Amino acid sequence: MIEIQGLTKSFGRTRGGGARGTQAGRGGTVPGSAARRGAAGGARKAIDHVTFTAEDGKVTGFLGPNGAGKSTTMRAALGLIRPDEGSALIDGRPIGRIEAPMRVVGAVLDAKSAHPGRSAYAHLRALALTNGIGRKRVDEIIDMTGLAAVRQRPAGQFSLGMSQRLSIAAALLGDPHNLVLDEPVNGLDPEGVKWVRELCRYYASQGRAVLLSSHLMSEVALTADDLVIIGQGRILETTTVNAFVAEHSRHSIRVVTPDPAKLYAIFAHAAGVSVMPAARAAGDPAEGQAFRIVGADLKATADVFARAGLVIYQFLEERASLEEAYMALTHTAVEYASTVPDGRNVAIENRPQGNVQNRPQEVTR
Ligand SMILES: Nc1ncnc2c1ncn2[C@@H]1O[C@H](COP(=O)(O)OP(=O)(O)OP(=O)(O)O)[C@@H](O)[C@H]1O
Repeated sequence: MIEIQGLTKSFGRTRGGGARGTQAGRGGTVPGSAARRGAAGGARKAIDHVTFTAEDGKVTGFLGPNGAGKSTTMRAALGLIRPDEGSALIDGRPIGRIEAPMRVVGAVLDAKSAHPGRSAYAHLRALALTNGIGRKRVDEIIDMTGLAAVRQRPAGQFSLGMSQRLSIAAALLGDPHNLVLDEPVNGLDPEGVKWVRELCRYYASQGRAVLLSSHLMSEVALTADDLVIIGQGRILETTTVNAFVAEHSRHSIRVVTPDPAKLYAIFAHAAGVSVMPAARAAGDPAEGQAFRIVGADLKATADVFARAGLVIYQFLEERASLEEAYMALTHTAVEYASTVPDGRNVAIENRPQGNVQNRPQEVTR
């Protein structure tokens, strides 16, 4: 079990004026750090009182946009950076007080962590030797992670996907009770992604705790039981995947009609039902205007249209995708906004404002 309690960490200028934190594994200046600083130019919190538990027997999806604070939380929990406040316990103990850490927690934090001149086998063998793990386990792990064909090749010649497998191999080496995986599917091919998914499920089924970070809701929804969503260093929601799906899979009805006045009149006094204009979509009928109806039953709506004699050119049931619901939750907490070639701001414009049901153009069909 991984218990994270009030972890807070600022990078940049400290009270004493000196630089704090480490750039290890990041290769220099972190682009978003300036944007997260206060107006006075002082340190901003990369994570701010982050609290949650990754339970035994479960995969906990740790979800957030780029720069949200996932890696910082994981690194602080693993004792790789010192938090300003808060603590983390792994199986009831801080990492510094665990005698054989590789047997308690395995971590994938950086795909390119192996020495580039060292072969996959030599890398794993060195880790095993320093942690009292036998040669047999190294061979086992090499087979399990699909590295057998490249075991003697220097890690520096590995593709991102193979490097990711090597990181996963190192994490599994000590057969740990807890796994901390920071975006482990980055660079993996579909077969590799499926393998990581099954690995997480297998570890959880054995009563172990798996903390899995991702910025993709679709990935987490397929793998995780519990869900922790972070944005700009703060926990936005702690829930379960099932609860999130149930909450965000409410349907709406998309209608194209030449008679908007009659459509509005039909629902004028219907409590809990809202009718909103919707953006036209590719494939819409040439005539008529598009609307989205939220809060109405599909069959009852069809009946009422028939009785009222409303002409409709299109009648579709739609459901918001989980990814959209997640973006609706985190859209104000996006650290790195991107643009498309015509200059529109993707991170803002593609995200629903508030309830995903009220943003017709963002609901999938
Ligand atoms: N060593 C560091 N020095 C300065 N700022 C840092 C450092 N590490 C992280 N940050 C900043 O802290 C914030 C959180 O970063 P973090 O890497 O934890 O986010 P993340 O959710 O893991 O993002 P990503 O999905 O892009 O990996 C960001 O604003 C980042 O720029």
